Amino acid sequence: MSFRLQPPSPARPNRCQLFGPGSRTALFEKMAASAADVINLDLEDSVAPSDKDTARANVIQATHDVDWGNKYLSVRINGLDTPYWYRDVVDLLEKSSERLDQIMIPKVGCAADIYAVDALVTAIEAATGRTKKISFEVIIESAAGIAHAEEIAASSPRLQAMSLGAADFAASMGMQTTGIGGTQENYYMLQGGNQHWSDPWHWAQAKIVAAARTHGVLPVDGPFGDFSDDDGFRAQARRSAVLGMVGKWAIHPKQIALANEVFTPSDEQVSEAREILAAMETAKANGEGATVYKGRLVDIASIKQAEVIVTQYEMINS
Ligand SMILES: CC(=O)SCCNC(=O)CCNC(=O)[C@H](O)C(C)(C)COP(=O)(O)OP(=O)(O)OC[C@H]1O[C@@H](n2cnc3c(N)ncnc32)[C@H](O)[C@@H]1OP(=O)(O)O
Ligand SMILES: O=CC(=O)O
Ligand SMILES: [Mg+2]
Repeated sequence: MSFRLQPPSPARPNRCQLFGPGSRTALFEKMAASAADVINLDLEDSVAPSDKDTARANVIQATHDVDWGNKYLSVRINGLDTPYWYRDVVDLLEKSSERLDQIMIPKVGCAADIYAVDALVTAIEAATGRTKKISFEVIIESAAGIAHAEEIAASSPRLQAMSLGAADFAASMGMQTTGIGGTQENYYMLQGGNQHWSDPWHWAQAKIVAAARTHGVLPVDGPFGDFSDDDGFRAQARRSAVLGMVGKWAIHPKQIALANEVFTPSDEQVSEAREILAAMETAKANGEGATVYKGRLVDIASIKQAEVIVTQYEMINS
């Protein structure tokens, strides 16, 4: 272990982030009543340029009027390459209720992007006397973003989560696809004449998980565009969970239950993790660092692996 210990990530459930356009106010109550852990009201790419001002006003009003229960409430602002973002930040911080928890910064390319938003947010918080410090989440969805993922993860103590945005990421990387996440027909290996599909998102996800975990930030998988394909969503989400991501976006209410199912450790996983912890307690009492559980090695590292699952389960059920 390095001399520097890995910081813990925020201890709040983040299994599903439900998105809805800030211009569709009819969705807000439905979003609030959903089973998503995080709500993302969008001012960015699901809102037409002609609707930006109205959507911003709608979202601010909804922080006052809608009962968001215990959901973590986040608003996605526009990118720093647009004329909208500063007004998003100023109005959200000056006019939203204290119910606003977080802002999501899209298309982040370097740590200085976060520095700029942090400077503005910090000044407005001080000037207005807001009592709750707003947290940040970012989307890694460009070549620059993935290249600088680690410095972005380290950029601000406000940063709580980092998502992969497959759509913009694919565009920025020049990937030959219009799919948003999931299996890509042309990304396969041939062996003995048989096609074996590989995962083109894997390397970017792994890079995001490493950057985020190094700095105590939650790594999250972004959108899966084909909301008619439940099995495809589940498969993508399972791969993300195995890699260390804590949740996934839902761009349609159908996807909420799927994300919650995958990112909640199953009873079998929790029982097995608890059995491993018990086996290691016995081993410790016998002065052993390693023992055998169901015919396989478990040792002190297995305690940490089992604790990931048990801690996640207990946090979700607390
Ligand atoms: C690449 C990215 O940046 S992804 C993030 C940005 N994108 C978004 O925010 C898009 C979010 N999703 C949506 O806007 C919509 O779900 C769409 C456009 C995909 C589909 O909308 P619709 O055609 O209305 O969907 P559909 O008819 O299947 O909706 C079924 C029900 O779910 C509701 N619903 C649809 N989307 C949402 C949502 N995001 N949140 C809550 N409820 C929703 C509908 O109002 C409808 O409710 P009803 O049964 O009471 O009438
Ligand atoms: O913003 C999300 C994306 O996939 O792009
Ligand atoms: Mg995007």
